[in-house]
Amino acid sequence: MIVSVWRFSHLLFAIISSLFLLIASVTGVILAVEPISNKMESYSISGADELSLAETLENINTKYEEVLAVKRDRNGFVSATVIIDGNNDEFYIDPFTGDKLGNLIQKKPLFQFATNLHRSLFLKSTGRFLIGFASFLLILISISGIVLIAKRQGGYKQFFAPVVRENFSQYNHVVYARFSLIPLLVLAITGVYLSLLRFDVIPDSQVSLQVDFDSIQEEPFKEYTEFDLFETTPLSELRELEYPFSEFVEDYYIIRLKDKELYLNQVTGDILAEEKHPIVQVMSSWATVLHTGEGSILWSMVLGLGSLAIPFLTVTGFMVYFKRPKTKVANEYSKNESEYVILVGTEGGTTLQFAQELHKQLLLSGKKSHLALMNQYSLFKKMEHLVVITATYGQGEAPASGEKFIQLVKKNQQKQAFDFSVVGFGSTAYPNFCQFAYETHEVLKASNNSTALEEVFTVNDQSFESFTNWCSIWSKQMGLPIKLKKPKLITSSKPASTFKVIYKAELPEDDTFLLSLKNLNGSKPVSGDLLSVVPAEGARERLYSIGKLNSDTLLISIRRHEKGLCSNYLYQLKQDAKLTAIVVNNRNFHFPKHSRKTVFIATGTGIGPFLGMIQENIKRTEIHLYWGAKTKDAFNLYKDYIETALQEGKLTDFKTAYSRQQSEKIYVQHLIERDKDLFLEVLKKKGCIMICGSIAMQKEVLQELQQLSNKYLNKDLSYYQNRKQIKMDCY
Ligand SMILES: Cc1cc2nc3c(=O)[nH]c(=O)nc-3n(C[C@H](O)[C@H](O)[C@H](O)COP(=O)(O)O)c2cc1C
Repeated sequence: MIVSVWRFSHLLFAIISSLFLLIASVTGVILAVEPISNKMESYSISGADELSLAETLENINTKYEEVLAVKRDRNGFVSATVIIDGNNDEFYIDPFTGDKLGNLIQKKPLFQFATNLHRSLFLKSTGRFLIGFASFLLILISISGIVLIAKRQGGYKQFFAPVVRENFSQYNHVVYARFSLIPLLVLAITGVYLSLLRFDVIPDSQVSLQVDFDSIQEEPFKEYTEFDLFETTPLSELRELEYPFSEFVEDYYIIRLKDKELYLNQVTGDILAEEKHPIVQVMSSWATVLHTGEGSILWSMVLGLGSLAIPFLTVTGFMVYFKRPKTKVANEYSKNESEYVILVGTEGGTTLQFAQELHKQLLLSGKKSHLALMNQYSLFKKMEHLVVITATYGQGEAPASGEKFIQLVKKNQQKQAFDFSVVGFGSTAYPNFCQFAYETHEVLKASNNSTALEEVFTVNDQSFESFTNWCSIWSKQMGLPIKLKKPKLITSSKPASTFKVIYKAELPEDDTFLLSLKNLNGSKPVSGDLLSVVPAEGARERLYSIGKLNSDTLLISIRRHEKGLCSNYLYQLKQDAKLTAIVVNNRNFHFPKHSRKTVFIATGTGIGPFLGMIQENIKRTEIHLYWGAKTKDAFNLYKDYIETALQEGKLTDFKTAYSRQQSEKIYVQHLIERDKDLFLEVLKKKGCIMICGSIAMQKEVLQELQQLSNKYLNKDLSYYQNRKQIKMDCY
C-alpha cells in the first residue's frame, strides 16, 4: 500500500478515536498508580510463598476459632475469612503465624471514579462499546504507525536506527512512538479482548466440576495436614481455598489454584473432582494482568508511561499534520493550454513552495504555466518545457505526491517534443541523496519526444541559494529574466548577529581566504553550523561552514569567485569591519560527542569547520584529517592551525591528496582504499566519518566507503549512515 494511504488511515483513526483515547489514557495513568500503591503495602511476607498449604492452614487454624476461606491475591498478599466472637471478618494475615496484618485494601474514590470513566465513560454499555472501539482503533493506529516509521526509516531493519531530526514534532512523534509501541499495543489488544469478553462475544467459560456423591469414602481418615495435595502444593500456587461448609463428608474443600480447580474430600484427602482452567479463563486472567499491571510495579510503570505517551503523540501527530504546508494547487491555465508544466514531488510541502514561486514568476513573465503534483502526470497537449521538482523519502523513494509518477510517465507518452529539467530536493543526512530525482530523470529521458536540458540539479536541505542557482541556469536557457523570492516558510526566523572581522588571511597564489570573526552579540554557534550572509539588499543568501575557534571567535574559509557577489563582499572587509549574518543550526554536522575515533575528509575550503572541531578537541580523542587540494601551496593557508594541532595532540594525523602536484592525479577518495584498515575500524568501533567539500568529492568518497563496507563488513553503507556514523555537509 502506498505511503499516502497509510498516512491517511493513521490520521483518520487518530481523529476518530482521539477524544476517547485521551480520556482512556489520562484515567489509565491514574489507574497505573493503584497497583503500584497496593503493591507497596507491607502485607507481603518474605518466604511465605514457599510454605506448603498444609503448613499455612495449620498456622491459621490454630489461631482462629473457625476459618471459612484463605486467599492469595496477585500482589502475593494472603487473606483469611474467619469467625471471631461469632462475627465474620476478612483481613490480611501472616501465613507463618496467622496473625492479622491489616484490613483489606479498599478502592479509593479517585481510583473508583477513574475505573468507571476508563471502562464505560459513565455511559454503561454505550460507553463500554466506545472505549472498546477506540482500543481497536488504537491497534490500527499502531499498525499504520509501524508501517509509516519503517517507510520513513528506510525499512523494518532500520526501525530502531537513529531518527534524522527535521523538526520538534516530527522527531519526537517518531521517537516516543517507538518507545511506547509495545505497551500501547498490549493495552490496545487486551482492551479489545476485555471488551469482547464483557459483551459476551468471547464466551466466559467457567470450570464446572461434578462430584459423584455415591462414591464418596469416609475412610481411611487422615489429618488435613497429611493430605497429599496440601503437603505438595506451595502457597504461591493458591488463589482461593474454601473450607467445607459442615463436617459431613458430602461437604468438601474447594480449591482454586493458578492452573486448575479441584474438590477435596475433607476426611480422606482424596481428590473428588479436578479440572484445568479453560483456555479462555487463562487468557482473560493474562489480559487483566497485562492491561492493569496488577501485581507488578514495573509493568504498571511501563503501562503508565505508555498511557502518558498517548496525549503527547496525539498533540505532536496533529502538529505534524497541521504544520504541513497544504499541497492543493490552483491554476490559471489548464494542463492542456500551458507551454510550461511544473510538477512537484513533495511530502512535507516545502518543495511545493519553491515550485509555487517559480510558477508565479513564470506567470508574471507572461508565460502560460501549469503547476501540478507528480502524481497528476498525464498528457500535456501544449507542453514544451517540463520542470520536475521533487523531494526524496525513505530509502531513496518517492515522496507521497510522486508515488505513481514512474508508471504514469510510462503510460502517458507525450505526442509533441518537450524538454525537461529535474531538480532534486533532499538532504545529505540521508543515505540516498536525491535518489528519486535521479530515477525521475531516467524515466523522463527514456520517454518519447523528451530532451534533457541538463543532468539532475540537487538542492541540499532546502537551500534557497542552490535553487536560485538552478533557476538562473534554467531561465537563461529559456531566455527568461526570472528572479525568485524566498518562500515565506523557508525564510530563517533566527535573528541576525553582528560580527567584527579580527583578521583576514590569504595566499597570493590561491583564490581562497580565511576570515576570523568575533561574535559581538547573538547566538552561539557550534563548529559545523552555517553562517548565512546576504551580501547586498535583495541578494540571495550564501552559506559558509563555521569553525569555532573559541567562545566568541569563528573562522570561515571562503573561495573567491571572480564575479562572486558574496565572496568579493567578504573579501573586501577590512580588519575591525562589521558584518551582519545569521547563524543557522546544522545539527547533523556537529562533532559527534561519543565517537572515540573520527575521520574528517575535506577538499578545499571544506576544511573550515574541521579546523574549529580540532581546536575544540580538548579531550584529545583520535582525529584523522584527510584533505584534498590542487597543489601543496594551498596548504599554507591552514598550515599554522594544523601544525599546532598536531603538536598539541588535538589532531592525530593529517594526510593530503594534491591532484596537480604530480603527474598522476590523486584525490582524497584514493586514500580510502590505501588506509582501509583505519576506515574499517572507525566504522566497526562506532566512530564517525565526516565529509565536507564538493558534492562531486562526496559522491566519490561514498562510493569508496560503500565498497569497503560491502566487501569487508558485509553491510550496506546506509547501515552506518543511519547510525549517524557518516555525516556530510557538501555543496
Ligand atoms: C523521513 C524522511 C526521509 C528522507 N529521506 C531522504 C532520502 O532518502 N534522500 C534525500 O536526499 N533526502 C531525504 N529526505 C529529505 C527530504 O527529501 C527533504 O527534506 C525535502 O526537502 C523535503 O521536501 P518536502 O517538504 O517537500 O517533502 C528525507 C526526509 C524525511 C523527513
